Amino acid sequence: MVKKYKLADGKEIFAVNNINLEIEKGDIYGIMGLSGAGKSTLIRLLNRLEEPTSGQILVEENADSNGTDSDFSKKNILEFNEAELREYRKKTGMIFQHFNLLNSRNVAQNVAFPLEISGWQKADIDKRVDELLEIVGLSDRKENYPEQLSGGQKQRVAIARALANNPKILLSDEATSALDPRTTNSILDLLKQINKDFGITIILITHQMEVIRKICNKVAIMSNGEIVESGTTKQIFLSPKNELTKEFVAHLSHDTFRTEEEIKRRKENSSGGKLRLKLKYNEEQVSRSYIAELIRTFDVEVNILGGFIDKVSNIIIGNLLIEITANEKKVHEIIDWLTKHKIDSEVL
Ligand SMILES: Nc1ncnc2c1ncn2[C@@H]1O[C@H](COP(=O)(O)OP(=O)(O)OP(=O)(O)O)[C@@H](O)[C@H]1O
Repeated sequence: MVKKYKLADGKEIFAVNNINLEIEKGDIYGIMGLSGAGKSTLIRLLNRLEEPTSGQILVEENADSNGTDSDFSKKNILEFNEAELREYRKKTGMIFQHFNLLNSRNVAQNVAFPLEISGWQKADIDKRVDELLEIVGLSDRKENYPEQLSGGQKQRVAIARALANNPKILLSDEATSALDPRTTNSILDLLKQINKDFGITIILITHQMEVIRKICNKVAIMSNGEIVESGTTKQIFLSPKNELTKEFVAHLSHDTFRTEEEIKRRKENSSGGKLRLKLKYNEEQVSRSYIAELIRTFDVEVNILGGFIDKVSNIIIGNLLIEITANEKKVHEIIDWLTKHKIDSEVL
């Protein structure tokens, strides 16, 4: 898919350039990139708030009304007629960084808004609004107006509103960027819960790797309108390939990992027969005692300097900082051995 804009001086800008993305039902798919990478444009193309310059957007529809997965048909949303587009948009909720609530309406009225547009009866609306406010934990704030709510509460109202028509897809455009870290976490927990309880596919854009780490099962990294790397969150965190991705991932682990003392030791030990290694291993490898095996195999002294367990989405990633006393030949053999056992190692 391509989206280009024409600027006032006649130049063209490719906000989205040759993007090919597949998102599966039930995914929490993160799209990450720096400012101007094209994330907002991409997400706005997905519900046709923007029209692509070229390409297609296929949605898989379950043709079987019983809800069994027996028969799928793919439809290009760019070919939808008005009624189909209206229905598709109804089933595609969206939340935004600045919440976009109607200030003249109270919480219940904000949540009721899409149901009114869909022509629901008043009694049904009241019942559904109560259900939705219960889901987002705001049953006691029905009568409040947006200005009386915190940022996190406003986002909860926006989420309730986005869920009103039982969407299949929820698009999230930097929904936590205006929130403090603790509120961000509570909103991310809520999104994860919604994904789990209602099977809603969530596509979220963010410039925060922490958001990806916490809830996404898959991620695409965007730069200059293109996807430079994509995969499961686990793959991306364990072995990022692209330089930009490495930078994003490094930010996270270095914050947790590198203490001042560690940096000092690293400098002191840059020469001599001691090798510092940062190891990363996943849950399949946790159960095997690789360190003991390494000591037995190479007859070397290993000091464990530190470590932490990181939870990426629902996946456990172990990080271990070790120091090995060995000669150069053995060092190479050890690194080869680690690679053979699929343990990521970085010499510090
Ligand atoms: N309506 C428009 N007209 C012209 N250029 C646009 C338009 N919308 C976006 N762009 C340009 O397209 C590029 C991608 O913008 P976009 O807003 O999608 O990036 P982003 O990754 O969401 O950035 P941010 O995180 O800052 O919101 C930018 O260079 C932007 O200036």
